[in-house]
Amino acid sequence: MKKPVRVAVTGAAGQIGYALLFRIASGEMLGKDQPVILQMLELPLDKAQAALKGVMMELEDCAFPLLAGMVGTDDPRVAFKDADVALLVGARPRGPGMERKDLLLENAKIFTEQGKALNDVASRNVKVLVVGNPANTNAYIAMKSAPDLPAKNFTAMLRLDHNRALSQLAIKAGVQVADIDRLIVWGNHSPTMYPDYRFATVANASLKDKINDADWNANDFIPKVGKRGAAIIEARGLSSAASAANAAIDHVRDWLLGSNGKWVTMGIPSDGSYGIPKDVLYGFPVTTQGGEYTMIRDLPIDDFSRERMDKTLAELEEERAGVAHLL
Ligand SMILES: NC(=O)c1ccc[n+]([C@@H]2O[C@H](COP(=O)([O-])OP(=O)(O)OC[C@H]3O[C@@H](n4cnc5c(N)ncnc54)[C@H](O)[C@@H]3O)[C@@H](O)[C@H]2O)c1
Ligand SMILES: O=C(O)C[C@H](O)C(=O)O
Repeated sequence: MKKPVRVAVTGAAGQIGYALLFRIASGEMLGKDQPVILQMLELPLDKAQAALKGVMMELEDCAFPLLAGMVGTDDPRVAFKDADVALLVGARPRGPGMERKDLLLENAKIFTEQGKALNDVASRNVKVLVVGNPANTNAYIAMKSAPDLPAKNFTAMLRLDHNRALSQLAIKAGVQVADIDRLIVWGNHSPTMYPDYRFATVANASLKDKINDADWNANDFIPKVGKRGAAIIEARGLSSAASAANAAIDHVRDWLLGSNGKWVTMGIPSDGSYGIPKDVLYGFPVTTQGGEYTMIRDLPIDDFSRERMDKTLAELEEERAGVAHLL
């Protein structure tokens, strides 16, 4: 029997938490032979803690053979203690009349505190995925608040955008999702993101040549992927949850178990590649192996792409400037 992996999940009683925890406990994230201990964090409010208790009762009722233990708490230092993986899902949602700037500042407080707690008590090699919005900037704040941990271990979720783009491309080209490789989503998890299939292949041929529709790319595909989150909210009255949980599982599974040479998109701190300033948490193409990711470098960037990559960068720089005084 393998040693259990400690997985911390914040916002555990929320929508995404409910779609995520049962799949982690069943082995879909870390493997069907890997026991896990779930360390779940919720707000110190009666309602949130009661809901968390209910989720834990249901986890118990599943009798998952791989679930080696559970902790439910309102204290980040308890939730992150010795954590090997931390999924930071809980965040302050935008309230009525709240400006984007206010949302950033409210979340900055949460992610500063959680970054510090990770710094103090988590495994020295903890792998952190930030899902809570604004995900890239929240991940940046947590990274900056955890100076003793490797900065490269702080990542933001662009995988939902990557998966959304894959499905739209498969529909357009009449191919299977599984046959598409070398897709990228550059930048911020926001409508400014740039899904880029210039290098994508399907059965080793160019997907761009197969689609051959620049107008569809610029006026249909890019805006559709960028605004998909809003379209789900409009349709469901709630933001995406099952697909977000699925993307979080894909992100962590590939990071820890490897992408088998496939390109995947992760929000990672830039090393200065592609003209993205160092440390900016930006969606980049990577391959993963043995618990490490490697950025795909030196891809040619044309004018159309440069303009979009710079636009999403400008938004991230603005977000970063808005919280700079707190870091
Ligand atoms: N990156 C992505 O692709 C992506 C996709 C979908 C949703 N999201 C974001 O994920 C977040 C969670 O979404 P949801 O639908 O599960 O929301 P939700 O409101 O249903 O659940 C969030 C939970 O987090 C808890 N929470 C809030 N602050 C917390 C804190 N400081 N510590 C611990 N728990 C805390 C809340 O009590 C709540 O139970 C939101 O910010 C949402 O915008 C991101
Ligand atoms: O919660 C949102 O604003 C949307 C979410 O980030 C999504 O992409 O579905």
